[in-house]
Amino acid sequence: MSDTPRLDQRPEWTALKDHRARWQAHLRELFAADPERAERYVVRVGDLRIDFSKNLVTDETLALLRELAAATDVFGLRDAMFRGDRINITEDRAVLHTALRAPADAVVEVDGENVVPQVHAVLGRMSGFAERVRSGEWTGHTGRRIRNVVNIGIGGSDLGPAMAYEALRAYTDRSLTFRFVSNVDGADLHEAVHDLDPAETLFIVASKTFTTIETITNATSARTWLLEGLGGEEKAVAQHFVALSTNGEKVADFGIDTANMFEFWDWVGGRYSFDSAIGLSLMIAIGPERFRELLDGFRIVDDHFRTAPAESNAPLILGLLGIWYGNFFDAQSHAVLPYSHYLSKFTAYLQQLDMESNGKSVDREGRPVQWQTGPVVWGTPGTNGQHAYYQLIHQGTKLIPADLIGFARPLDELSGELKAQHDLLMANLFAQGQALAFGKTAEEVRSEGVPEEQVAHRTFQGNHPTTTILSPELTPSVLGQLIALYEHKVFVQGAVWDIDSFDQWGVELGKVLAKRVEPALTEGAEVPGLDPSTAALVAAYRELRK
Ligand SMILES: O=P(O)(O)OC[C@H]1O[C@H](O)[C@H](O)[C@@H](O)[C@@H]1O
Repeated sequence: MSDTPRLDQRPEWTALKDHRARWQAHLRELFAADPERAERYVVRVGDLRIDFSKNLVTDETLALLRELAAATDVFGLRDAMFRGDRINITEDRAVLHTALRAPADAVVEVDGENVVPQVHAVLGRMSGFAERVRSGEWTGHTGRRIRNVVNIGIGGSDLGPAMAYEALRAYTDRSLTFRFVSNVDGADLHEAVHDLDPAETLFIVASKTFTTIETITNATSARTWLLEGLGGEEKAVAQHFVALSTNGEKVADFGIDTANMFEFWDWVGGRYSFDSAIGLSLMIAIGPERFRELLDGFRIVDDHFRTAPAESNAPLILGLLGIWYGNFFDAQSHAVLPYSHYLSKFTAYLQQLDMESNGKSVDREGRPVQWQTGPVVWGTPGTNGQHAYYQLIHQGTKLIPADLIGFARPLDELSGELKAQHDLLMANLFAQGQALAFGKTAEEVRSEGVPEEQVAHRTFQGNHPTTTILSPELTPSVLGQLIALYEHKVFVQGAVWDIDSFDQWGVELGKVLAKRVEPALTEGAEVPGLDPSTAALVAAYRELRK
């Protein structure tokens, strides 16, 4: 057992608890006392302007939070990550997604070997392949050019490319169709391919382990669909299937030539893998040059996180704000609300990044934690949310800190009236931040002549914290910056909470049990060891499907 003090027994933690116990100020008062905070509580990184002035913090709060970060050696663990130390303890692995976007001349060693040349070699192969598909040089088995790209993967092998494809749609080659299949529900693959011509379809099978049952099942069904459509010639597979994986052996077992495999490495976690070979579908969509811009965006934030002092270190500040709410205000969730249609899948992507990383309840030593860890992350594009669940954020009983993400310019694609709608979109973002922070007092409601019996219902308490992330335009680089910002925020929180943010044992049990239950459904066999509730459900299922 190590002698690392328990987080909640550290004096820095106690100091924050005391600070919280004394906390009374409303955001209205904080701004009245210090209007300058609107300018002072802003950090800039790359193209991101991050305004955290509407948070329930003062200079004292921020100083106490930074002291907690120093005591828990967040920057020490950060340096260990960038250096390639095996900070994923339970899997005994380095955590080096930052090497995926390192410049070609950087040196990052794993077991004494510089991994950067391998990274750039794979990027080079991906670029060559992407160009061949985009130009029509890579053809299908019948000689027709590829018009459709279907990525089959799940979790980290799906969410990143699917999210980024949506986000960067304006930069994509519109003559190609892209689909993303993840669900083992046959409906997903069916809907993705039913209107496609197999002769023009390329499947990208994306799986770090190449053992994930959903992906292997869908890939097998996709192969059947392809072969049926192309007259059953096995050798057609080579032109229509490529693999993205760390596991060459399994790729070969599946029947994909490893010459058509794009590799990554066990030091890239699934949820951190989308800027590895896992991004191939996106690279085909936007082209290698744009993909490199995306990587540059990641790198801008990596460099900032590595070098900026604590006072202006954006991921550190965002991580600490989350700790302040989760551990000292009992906030259970965190909303991420993009005011951009293109970011419609952004929060779903962050759910895996954040909740799979920090949904842990034992510390690095395996001791049960005595403090809250990762929040429930949720949200959809803001304007739509306003007409659905914002009511609860404004007037419900829960504290829900939120990030509002917006862009100064709409993309060039939009013209005329559609372009002009952008101001209305952004007016909504600004108005929500304002209403959430400052609310509307009973006096203000009364002064509008509202009948007394309605005053309470129409009063907005305000004091709901938001952080506004504003940038000029949603470019590939800006998307990379945003993702890296959240990656490192999640890192900061895991470091303070003293948990392993890089394993995911919590997803294993369900997988094992599903394998055990399946025979009972398909063969009607008795499955020993089913609990009474599950056994009754299985019996009802069998009865209903007759
Ligand atoms: O890429 P794969 O090996 O197929 O894994 C896909 C996903 O499934 C697993 O269950 C993990 O929970 C995820 O972290 C991973 O991204």
